[in-house]
Amino acid sequence: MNTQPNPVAVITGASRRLGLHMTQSFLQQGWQVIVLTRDCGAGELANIDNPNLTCIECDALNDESVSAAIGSIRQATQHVDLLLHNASIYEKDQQHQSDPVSFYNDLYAIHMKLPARLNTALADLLKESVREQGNIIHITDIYVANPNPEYALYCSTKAGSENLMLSFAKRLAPTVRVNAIQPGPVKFLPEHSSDDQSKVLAETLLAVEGGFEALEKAIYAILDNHYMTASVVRVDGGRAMA
Ligand SMILES: NC(=O)C1=CN([C@@H]2O[C@H](COP(=O)(O)OP(=O)(O)OC[C@H]3O[C@@H](n4cnc5c(N)ncnc54)[C@H](OP(=O)(O)O)[C@@H]3O)[C@@H](O)[C@H]2O)C=CC1
Ligand SMILES: Nc1nc2c(c(=O)[nH]1)N=C([C@H](O)[C@@H](O)CO)CN2
Repeated sequence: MNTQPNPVAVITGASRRLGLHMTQSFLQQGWQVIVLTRDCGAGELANIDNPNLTCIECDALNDESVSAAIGSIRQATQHVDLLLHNASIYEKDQQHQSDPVSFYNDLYAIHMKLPARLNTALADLLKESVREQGNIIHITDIYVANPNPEYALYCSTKAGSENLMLSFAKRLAPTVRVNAIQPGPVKFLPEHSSDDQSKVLAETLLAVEGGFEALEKAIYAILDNHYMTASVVRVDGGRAMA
């Protein structure tokens, strides 16, 4: 009889798209999943009827809310096996011309402050992983290496997240591995016009969206490779080479 406790994944931002996809994937694999989300009653997340899912409401932009969420995570589990930094805001600088400072503060809060706080606060639980090692994965962007100037503030904070990944990989080795995945055009948002989409795919060697399955495969590949840490994995259909 298997007496090993289920591994535990903590996912930030899970009400939709990749976060929701990975929540469903880990549940199907028998993991316990703890999600940090702005609204546990939002969208498909609310319809998931699974005792292995724990939903914690957290406003990533509010320090007290994050502190409370950390306390809730620590009450919910004695170990963390994967911490997945997925939550993100993706908007053009020009959408915030009236108040670029508060927009930058929000991007810093969600892409850098939240990962740094969770990596620090959950390090002891990650070292108690029931798997060979604990894992942290920062989802960044190919724009880290070659920024899109229309998204300068977004790109710079994603670069910050990737730099944090390197520091925590050094700090938490060898019991916790820390890596980054740089997606390319994986899944457009509804607000992406068909012209925008065509332009992006014309700049992509494989000329198609990757789909969240492409990122899912990369996440499991990192989890299954004991020798990967401080690594950056591009999943972009070759767009970075365009
Ligand atoms: N989709 C793509 O093609 C690409 C994606 N990426 C990266 O991959 C990851 C997943 O992408 P995707 O699923 O498209 O991400 P989304 O843009 O759909 O956002 C992911 C989550 O971030 C949280 N979030 C969004 N806005 C805010 C906000 N203002 N305040 C607090 N939380 C917020 C939400 O979680 P909740 O509602 O649960 O609070 C949301 O579900 C992201 O880190 C993204 O930057 C990088 C390059 C390309
Ligand atoms: N949080 C998000 N970040 C990014 C998204 C997204 O939908 N949410 N999408 C992209 C684009 O697809 C880009 O890769 C192609 O223009 C980038 N980041």
